[in-house]
Amino acid sequence: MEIDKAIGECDDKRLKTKYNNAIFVIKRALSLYSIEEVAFSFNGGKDSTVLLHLLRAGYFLHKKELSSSNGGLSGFPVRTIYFESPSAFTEINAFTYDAAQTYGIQLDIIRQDFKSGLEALLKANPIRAIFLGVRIGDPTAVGQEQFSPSSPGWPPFMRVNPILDWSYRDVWAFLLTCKVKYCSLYDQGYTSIGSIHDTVPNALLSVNDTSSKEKFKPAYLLSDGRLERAGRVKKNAALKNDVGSDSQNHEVLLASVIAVGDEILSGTVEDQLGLSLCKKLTSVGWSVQQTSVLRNDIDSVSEEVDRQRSICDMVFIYGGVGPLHSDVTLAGVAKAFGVRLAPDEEFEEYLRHLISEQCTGDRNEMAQLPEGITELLHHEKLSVPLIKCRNVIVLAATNTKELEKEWECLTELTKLGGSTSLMESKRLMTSLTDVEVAEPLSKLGLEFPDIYLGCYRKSRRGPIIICLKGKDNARIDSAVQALCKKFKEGVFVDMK
Ligand SMILES: Cc1cc2nc3c(=O)[nH]c(=O)nc-3n(C[C@H](O)[C@H](O)[C@H](O)COP(=O)(O)O)c2cc1C
Ligand SMILES: Nc1ncnc2c1ncn2[C@@H]1O[C@H](COP(=O)(O)OP(=O)(O)OP(=O)(O)O)[C@@H](O)[C@H]1O
Ligand SMILES: [Mg+2]
Repeated sequence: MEIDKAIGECDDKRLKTKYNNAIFVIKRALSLYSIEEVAFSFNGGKDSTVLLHLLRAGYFLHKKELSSSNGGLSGFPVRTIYFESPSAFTEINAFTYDAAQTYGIQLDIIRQDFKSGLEALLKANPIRAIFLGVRIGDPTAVGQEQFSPSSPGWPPFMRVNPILDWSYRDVWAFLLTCKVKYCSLYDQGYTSIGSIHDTVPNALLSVNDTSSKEKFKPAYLLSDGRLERAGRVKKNAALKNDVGSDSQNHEVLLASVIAVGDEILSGTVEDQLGLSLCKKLTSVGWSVQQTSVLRNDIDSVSEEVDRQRSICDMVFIYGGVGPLHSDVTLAGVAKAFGVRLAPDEEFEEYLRHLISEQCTGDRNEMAQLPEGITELLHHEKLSVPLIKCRNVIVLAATNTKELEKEWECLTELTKLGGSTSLMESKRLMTSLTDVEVAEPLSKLGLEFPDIYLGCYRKSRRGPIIICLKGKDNARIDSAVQALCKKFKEGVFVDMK
């Protein structure tokens, strides 16, 4: 088999290791599932081209082990699916069809979106596992492993990612060593290919040329693989801006507070940070719209962050920050913004000072931050900067004392406390029953629509506390007077 032979004969040790690991994953998958139960998701991109050849080799080696036959490969028996889109590059389409013909692939062309297409595919076929050319640097790889069940909300199948741990360099080493054909766009400066609407050649491969037409070097010459997606136009261009800019068109700033922790949900630990944050935010004039407690699960975090970041001016998230397996918060934030987690040298430097002697390996896992959207907020009182990803603030605090310090720095570093006018408030206590106060209070609400009226009790039969909040103290006083007038004198005690 020519691929196996080419790798066997090359002297790139790293490539051999990557190849062997990928072949191992493919062979395991082919042992776990029958050939009718697997599919290959092929789109003519470089990563899926690598996977095509690995699958050809893996299938050959798998068969060889089973039957000890040594025959060649005629045809490719793995069902291959291609989601064809009108916004794909013609070169990508042409290459996909060409490759199918060259390697005897029966292509299933799907002209629906991924989810609906997969639903229909799984309904009509007994497919249980799908091979994908996803690599760890891709935004969609966040939280995935070599075998990862499809996400909640997707039809059920196993995603098999044999080249998950391959780098950009590994991909090119493989394609060039095996001398296989790849899509012509990669020779014209394209380094990662999406649709015609969001992909341009990578400017880092631009060649200064005197002629008017810009020229580009081939993709394999990109020296820093981390910049593979520099030719992708940002999808989230319409993201809300940060606090202090023009994103707010409501008068009161809206906040959402998210805690991440299985232990809070099981009642093992008490969430005191949420309470403290709500108090602090309210004290500087913010309106907290929602607090939520989430499981230590990347998809739960990404879905909630995605929802809240588009509704609120600022999202505060804590818990699940660190190097443990359960520390998924930053991965969830990255996924919510559709970016990958990437090593951040500046952050790594801070961590090195802090925990250098405890670091193992050459990279610090904790130094991985959502790429391109992270701002580090330094403050001399903090040993590690605060992490701000657009309008999401990731707090590292684990108790109220640590939160106190982070909050102090945060308010100094951002416009959290200064960009909004403070709300005035007054609290009244009464031992009137709730039935007695209910109607007059509703009427008061109609008379004073600019005043927020809140009520709570300390016990079912105990006194009721009425909160009045607004921008103007005089208006609050008028509302208090109007309320008092509706009852006998002295039934309300001013709690300040
Ligand atoms: C075969 C296949 C399976 C997929 N399974 C999932 C999945 O389980 N969960 C998910 O969030 N996205 C899934 N996706 C979508 C991808 O994560 C990603 O959104 C898609 O490749 C589009 O990437 P792009 O937006 O960069 O074009 C799947 C895509 C394909 C082709
Ligand atoms: N339209 C599609 N049809 C079938 N599979 C797809 C499609 N789009 C993505 N995939 C699957 O998702 C994988 C990851 O896509 P991604 O765009 O990151 O890689 P690629 O297209 O192979 O290479 P490149 O990063 O250069 O674009 C692909 O390798 C393929 O398995
Ligand atoms: Mg692609």
